[in-house]
Amino acid sequence: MTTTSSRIPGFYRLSLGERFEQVNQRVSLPEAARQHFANTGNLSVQTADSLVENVIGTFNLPLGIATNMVIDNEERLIPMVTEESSVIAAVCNAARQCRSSGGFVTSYSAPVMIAQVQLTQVPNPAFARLRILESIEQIRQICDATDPVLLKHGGGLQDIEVRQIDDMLVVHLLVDVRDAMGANAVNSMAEAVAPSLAEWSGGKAGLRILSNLADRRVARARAIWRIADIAVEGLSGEDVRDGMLSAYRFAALDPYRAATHNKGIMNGVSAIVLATGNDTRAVEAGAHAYAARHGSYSSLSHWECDADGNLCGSLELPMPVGLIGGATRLHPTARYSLDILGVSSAEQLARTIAAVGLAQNFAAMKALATTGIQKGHMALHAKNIAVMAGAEGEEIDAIASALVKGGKVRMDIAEQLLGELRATSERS
Ligand SMILES: CC(C)(COP(=O)([O-])OP(=O)([O-])OC[C@H]1O[C@@H](n2cnc3c(N)ncnc32)[C@H](O)[C@@H]1OP(=O)([O-])[O-])[C@@H](O)C(=O)NCCC(=O)NCCSC(=O)C[C@@](C)(O)CC(=O)[O-]
Ligand SMILES: NC(=O)C1=CN([C@@H]2O[C@H](COP(=O)(O)OP(=O)(O)OC[C@H]3O[C@@H](n4cnc5c(N)ncnc54)[C@H](OP(=O)(O)O)[C@@H]3O)[C@@H](O)[C@H]2O)C=CC1
Repeated sequence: MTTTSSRIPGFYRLSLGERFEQVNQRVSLPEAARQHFANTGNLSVQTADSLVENVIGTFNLPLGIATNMVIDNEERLIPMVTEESSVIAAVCNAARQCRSSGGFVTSYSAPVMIAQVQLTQVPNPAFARLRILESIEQIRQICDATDPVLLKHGGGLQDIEVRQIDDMLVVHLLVDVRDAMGANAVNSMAEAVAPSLAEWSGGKAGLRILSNLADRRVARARAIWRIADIAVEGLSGEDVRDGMLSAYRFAALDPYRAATHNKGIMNGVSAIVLATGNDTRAVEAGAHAYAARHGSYSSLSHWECDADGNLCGSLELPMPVGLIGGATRLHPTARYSLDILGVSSAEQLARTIAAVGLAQNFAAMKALATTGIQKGHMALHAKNIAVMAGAEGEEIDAIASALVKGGKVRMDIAEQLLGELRATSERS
């Protein structure tokens, strides 16, 4: 199920309740969702206690909705969990500017994860490699027997690879994990098959664990931003495009810049991965390893100019996310996030996340290549500073606006403004 329109102008100016109503009108959430989102303690300590160890409480983070996204001709509202101001606004902003060209087009490889089995002390590794490759049917039987449920859903072992690394052999099990993230599924397979691999190779089984460089499970997104849609005050669309292409070149050539550029992409990616209860560390490890796959660390995204002079962005990255397993089914907010997204497969989720990453990258690069990041980011960060300075209730907006108006978003100034505001209200 997708939403009628993700374009909700001025969504951010609405109250929390009004925003919920706007989302609910579009995606029709279950009745319990209203109460759930109004209550900040929405993960019960009992559920928390079943998720991790030694629980004494829970930790809440803001969940916001990015508007304006069109992905593969479908309007989608995007739930994002982040503690960082301007991240959600940035996605709304980027998505709005590519609606006229149709939004984002996405694709996906397949839900194939890699499990590694390390074999050490193999006397004749080249010979043993072939012996293992010949045994694929036996390997398949062992792996598939460990997870009949996965097999029933159309998943299971797809193929194997055997790599010789120095004096070790490393066997890769390529497993279709369907709608799961798949770590537990493939780890169980690796552990089950390791004794046979050790026997056939004449070596010893070492580690048996998935690889987070999930390069058989990549999600891709591309979009065109038309020149006419990206101009800003004082700069033509061509100027903005050229500034962004120069920013991209910098990220493509310099790992110091690429790390920050990719962090911007992950601002969007991790926020939706977290909102859906998926494993942020697995996705982040995979993304950064993928960014370094050609030998030196570089930009995950690519930016070019098409024949009409428009700005074309594309992004490809590993996306091991699921709708089943981990916290995805256990965390109540994760379930509602999936309702809001309207995705029904891990593939759709992965493709959506790639589109959000590309949107995030566009917004950050555009800000950097034009006004600088601080103007937009600090304007939105002003509320945090106001709260840190001690502002409460209506004081928060008043202090935040005064900070933005004054052009200096600093704690000392916020404290001073708060003192003045309180003194004025005491006098009146
Ligand atoms: C912050 C903006 C969006 C302002 O951008 P703006 O052009 O001043 O905003 P605007 O008032 O013209 O509004 C444009 C649209 O932005 C959205 N928008 C505008 N304000 C809000 C808001 N309060 N809440 C929600 N959405 C908002 C909204 O969609 C709005 O359209 P509308 O729907 O109203 O027709 C822009 O400057 C921007 O996109 N900046 C990028 C911010 C960013 O990337 N933040 C991430 C943190 S910095 C970082 O960690 C990464 C970095 C930067 O280092 C990565 C890198 O180096 O590559
Ligand atoms: N390095 C890493 O990234 C590591 C990550 N992890 C963690 O592993 C967890 C994810 O593992 P994962 O294997 O996804 O979780 P689960 O084992 O919880 O769930 C996957 C299982 O769900 C069952 N299932 C039911 N329906 C489907 C379907 N349609 N598609 C696929 N499977 C289905 C399958 O069989 P069955 O019911 O028989 O189990 C499958 O094995 C996350 O919490 C992650 O943080 C763990 C170790 C390392």
